[in-house]
Amino acid sequence: MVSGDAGYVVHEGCDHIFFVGFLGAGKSTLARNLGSLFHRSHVDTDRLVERLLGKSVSEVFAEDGEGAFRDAETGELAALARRKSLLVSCGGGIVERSKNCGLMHEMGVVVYLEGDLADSLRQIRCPERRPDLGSNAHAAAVLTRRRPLYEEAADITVDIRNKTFEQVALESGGLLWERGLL
Ligand SMILES: Nc1ncnc2c1ncn2[C@@H]1O[C@H](COP(=O)(O)OP(=O)(O)OP(=O)(O)O)[C@@H](O)[C@H]1O
Ligand SMILES: O=C(O)C1=C[C@@H](O)[C@@H](O)[C@H](O)C1
Ligand SMILES: [Mg+2]
Repeated sequence: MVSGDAGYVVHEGCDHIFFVGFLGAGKSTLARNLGSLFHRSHVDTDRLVERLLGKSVSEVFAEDGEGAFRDAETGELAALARRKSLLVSCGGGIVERSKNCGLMHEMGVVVYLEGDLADSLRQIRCPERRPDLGSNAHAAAVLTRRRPLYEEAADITVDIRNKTFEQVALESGGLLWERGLL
């Protein structure tokens, strides 16, 4: 990214914005909402993988295993290099592979929705339909292990604790706008 003569920001190459964070943090809702507000296209890596493999994420995990899901996820992420100016909501485990973090930084900026397990549980309306969340103890352990990975990946961090989707959208939109990214 460089500054243009008139002081505005000129994006060179890929200028995607990636939203990362734990399950239920609100990544998909935020990327969709900002997309409508700022007329930017939105894609979701979980939906891209489902379209590629022709089945739901939970079916992929059950029938093909997590490795197959992660391979498809990395492939779909890398393919975004051919597109421009996307708002990308990522699967909660995108930071599990350091290659994915490298790809995101090559293609744009990473926004981390930072919260606690309580924020995910508050937002996920039907936890029984989210087998990937597992028991609260399991989810808490995964979040503890992943937190440093999210922090390392983050260019911008938004604290989502006890905030509504609207508050998070306003705050993130403001942070991205003032940096010339939206
Ligand atoms: N406008 C809304 N009002 C209330 N609840 C909502 C709204 N939008 C989404 N939710 C609920 O909040 C949960 C988390 O939102 P969202 O799907 O955006 O998070 P995510 O970080 O993308 O989660 P995932 O890990 O499932 O990809 C969803 O399970 C959904 O049921
Ligand atoms: O946190 C995770 O590991 C996952 C989160 C979902 O978005 C999906 O990408 C999948 O269920 C794995
Ligand atoms: Mg999502």
